[in-house]
Amino acid sequence: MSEYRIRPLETGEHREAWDLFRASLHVSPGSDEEWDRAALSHQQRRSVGAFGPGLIGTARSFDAELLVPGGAKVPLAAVTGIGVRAGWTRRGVLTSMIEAQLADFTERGIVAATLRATEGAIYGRYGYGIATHAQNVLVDRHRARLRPEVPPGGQVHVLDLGDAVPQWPELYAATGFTRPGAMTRPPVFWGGHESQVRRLSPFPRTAVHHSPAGVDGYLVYYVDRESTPVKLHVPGFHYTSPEAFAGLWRFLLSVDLVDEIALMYRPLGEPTSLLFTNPHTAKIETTHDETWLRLVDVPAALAARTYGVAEPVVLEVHDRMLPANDGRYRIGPGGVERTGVTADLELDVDTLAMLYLGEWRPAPLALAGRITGADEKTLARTETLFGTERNPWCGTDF
Ligand SMILES: CC(=O)SCCNC(=O)CCNC(=O)[C@H](O)C(C)(C)COP(=O)(O)OP(=O)(O)OC[C@H]1O[C@@H](n2cnc3c(N)ncnc32)[C@H](O)[C@@H]1OP(=O)(O)O
Repeated sequence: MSEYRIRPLETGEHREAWDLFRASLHVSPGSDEEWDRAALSHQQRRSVGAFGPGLIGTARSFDAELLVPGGAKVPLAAVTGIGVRAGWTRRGVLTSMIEAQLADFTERGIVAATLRATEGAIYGRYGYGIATHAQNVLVDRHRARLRPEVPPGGQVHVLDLGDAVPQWPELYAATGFTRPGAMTRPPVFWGGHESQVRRLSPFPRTAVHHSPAGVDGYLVYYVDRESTPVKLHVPGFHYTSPEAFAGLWRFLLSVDLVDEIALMYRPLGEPTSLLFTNPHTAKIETTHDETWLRLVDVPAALAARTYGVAEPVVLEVHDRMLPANDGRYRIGPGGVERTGVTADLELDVDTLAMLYLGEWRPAPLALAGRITGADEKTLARTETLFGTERNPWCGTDF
């Protein structure tokens, strides 16, 4: 018999689970005030606990939707808060909790699950693959000169936290849910988000960009006066037009008493350096994985997105944990169907997740041995089918 058992947590058990998660990250238990805010980010019936007999592990999620190539939305589980008590690690507790989560997601019709990984070696075995990347970018404010063709931008209004918080959901819905890989932010997200922003700074502000047609961008920023050089940090930045991108950059460059502007988790391909007369003004400091994706219902996920125009390919998908996904799928511009014909290429479900939003091209995946059986022409066709115009990006830190 197993030395622990897994079950859903009751609402009254969430705080203990939250403290366990913090302890697994070497953070002390939270105060009552912190918990009051963190409690808002716990959706009921979405946490699991491992008991052996006390609580020894936890994982939770909240319900959202994922924007897939072509513009459709699919039910998404945003997975977070995973921790196993010291002394109980490497005994299969996480594996059992993930199995319980995947069974629950399948039962509830969740099409995909997403998470941000603290360690890169853990989640591939459960069918999660790196589906989006992000970059941290640093701009030298004193060298920054905008090129003449950069649009003038519109009006920018600055809000303090108290005024911004009630407006964030509407601002994000209007400007942030744009690229493949983006996710909706349900009410349960915002409670946790406010705590996260408060932890970053006692005085975060929100700059909102207005064009004649209305709000088309916003960013959250704070200045760390204690740092040398003085840094203005931008943990969130969303826009829907070149005017808003430029207008918000003009605003950032106008903030006084700042030496450097540090942007976190920006999408790959965002042309920040091209705004400046000297592109070296903006340095990419790191490029890292942003979100990992697990296709829980492969047929539904494949059917939800659109494909480029190329001869169809037949993919053979292997899924060790959810065998209902195993099989061959014929994918073409007209859609997807299960088939019994010989496959053009084979891949595991984590690799399919890497292709799914358009982040990875098939040829490098084949080079690394993650796709097998395909010749160059098949890889090129697969690239045309799965490719997206812009790099996918989530842009939501949960
Ligand atoms: C989405 C998020 O919430 S990210 C936050 C994740 N949480 C943390 O990082 C907190 C600190 N770490 C922990 O609490 C735990 O070590 C966890 C949750 C990462 C892993 O829990 P465990 O119960 O030890 O995992 P479990 O025993 O099921 O291991 C499963 C497999 O993953 C491997 N694994 C687990 N953790 C790690 C790691 N940190 N690095 C490399 N491999 C790992 C195990 O070796 C095992 O491999 P095997 O199946 O080949 O033997």
